[in-house]
Amino acid sequence: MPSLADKALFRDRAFIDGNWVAADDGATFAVDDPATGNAIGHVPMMGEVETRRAIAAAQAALPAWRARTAKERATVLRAWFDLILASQEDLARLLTAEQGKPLAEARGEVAYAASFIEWFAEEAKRVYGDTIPAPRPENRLIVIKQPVGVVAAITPWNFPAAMITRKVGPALAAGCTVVVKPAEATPFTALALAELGCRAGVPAGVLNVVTGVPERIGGELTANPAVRKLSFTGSTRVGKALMAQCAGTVKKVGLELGGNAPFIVFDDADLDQAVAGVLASKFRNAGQTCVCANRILVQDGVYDRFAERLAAAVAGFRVGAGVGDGVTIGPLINAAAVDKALGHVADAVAKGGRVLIGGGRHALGGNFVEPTVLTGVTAAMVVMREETFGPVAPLFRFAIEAEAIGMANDSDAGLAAYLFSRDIGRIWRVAEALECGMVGINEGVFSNEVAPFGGVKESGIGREGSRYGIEEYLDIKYLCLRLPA
Ligand SMILES: NC(=O)C1=CN([C@@H]2O[C@H](COP(=O)(O)OP(=O)(O)OC[C@H]3O[C@@H](n4cnc5c(N)ncnc54)[C@H](O)[C@@H]3O)[C@@H](O)[C@H]2O)C=CC1
Ligand SMILES: O=C(O)[C@H](O)CS(=O)(=O)O
Repeated sequence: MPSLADKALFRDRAFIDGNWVAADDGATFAVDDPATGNAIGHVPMMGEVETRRAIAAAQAALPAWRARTAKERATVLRAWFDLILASQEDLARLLTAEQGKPLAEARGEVAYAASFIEWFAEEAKRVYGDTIPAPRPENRLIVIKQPVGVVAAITPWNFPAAMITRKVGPALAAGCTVVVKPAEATPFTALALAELGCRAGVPAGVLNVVTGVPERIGGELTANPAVRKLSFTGSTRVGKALMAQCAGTVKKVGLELGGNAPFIVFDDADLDQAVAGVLASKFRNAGQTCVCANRILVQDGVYDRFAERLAAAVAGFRVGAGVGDGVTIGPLINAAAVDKALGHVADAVAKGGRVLIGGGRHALGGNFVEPTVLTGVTAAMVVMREETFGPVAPLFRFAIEAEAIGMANDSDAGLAAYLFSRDIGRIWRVAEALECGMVGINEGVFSNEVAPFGGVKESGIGREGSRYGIEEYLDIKYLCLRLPA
């Protein structure tokens, strides 16, 4: 267990109906520190029965929670926000222990996670309806918005705090109740957030966290008719399966899925700005984010200079355990992630690509991979089609703008894209032509709580954060009133 100032934040039980509980049969599974491979603790291995109990608790808590005024729900969320920030250091240490990211990044993620609770505490009070001019004089037409009800949230391991609050914040603000299944690799952050929510006054049953076998928990969450919405963040493969599983009970779905972001550097770009953009976009969380630059497209005129400057900057990274002083690149989440990243490098080299820097396992061994820059990369290579989810920057060369747009859009994914140029006409042409949900323009990191986060094509459905995020947890109801004679 990581050393915490507030030891009560280390919860190794699931959280159902306001109680910390074990699996019915007492089974548990280990959670490992990706930097050392050592277990940091164990959590319950739950399945359908415990999940059904959590859904029933959420259903029982729904009437009272949705009956609270928006201001009352906002007050609880605001208290939760304050407690999260007050526990930022403990939450960051817990997050780094189970996910591996550098402590500085973990602190940033905790603040980012808290910002969604703060934002939706405010948005709760701005769920407006409509009045509509009636076509008949005896009628009055009104639109009201109501919480969808019990929500299931299934979240990934790469942002164990922010992906929870980006769902639970709007859900609770709207008057919904939630059952969360965090990634099996990173449950402790979710459980600590539930502890703080409880302290903030979130009533029993409003927020539940179930840990265990994904397929069994997910099977119950997607089939149980009491669950009216599924919000999922994770791989496209799993997202498609869960979407299909929800069809049987026609649940609302919100899907934040895989990416394959193009990062386009034009001849007229500010190269220092573009290099900084790649460092921020590609190497954040050791490349394990869905909005990472995955394909770096560089125009002929600046390709060699850009490659040289990027390699020099990448050489400045410090690889190590997230708790290490000055560490900027932590371990990948597990051995499979290492094999995938190195497999992409090997495939590129086998097909004529060249390693400019890095390219192999780091001397630290284990889950540590050298930050890597590849040149001479072509469309025949796997890095073009698959999300690497590791610290590998493949540089593709292009000649003209139309070619870059064609390459960028040649993907089933459509989450994020980046373009670096100082030509305003080009910026507008390319930004409007890119098939994605979010575009960074001369900017490598654009995520925040106020802007709509989400993708198109096979990168997902719906938006999170922003003024749009709460709408995902509301149903629209139309009232047609005939005035008494
Ligand atoms: N669009 C976005 O905002 C984000 C997308 N991702 C994507 O997620 C992937 C990496 O995250 P992972 O956690 O490895 O993805 P994953 O899809 O394997 O797991 C995500 C969550 O789904 C659960 N899960 C897996 N199989 C399940 C099943 N059959 N039934 C129910 N739950 C199941 C896991 O336990 C975890 O909680 C990458 O493809 C990345 O692009 C990750 C973060 C954000
Ligand atoms: O899980 C992710 O990759 C996050 O959505 C990326 S971000 O929101 O931190 O940009």
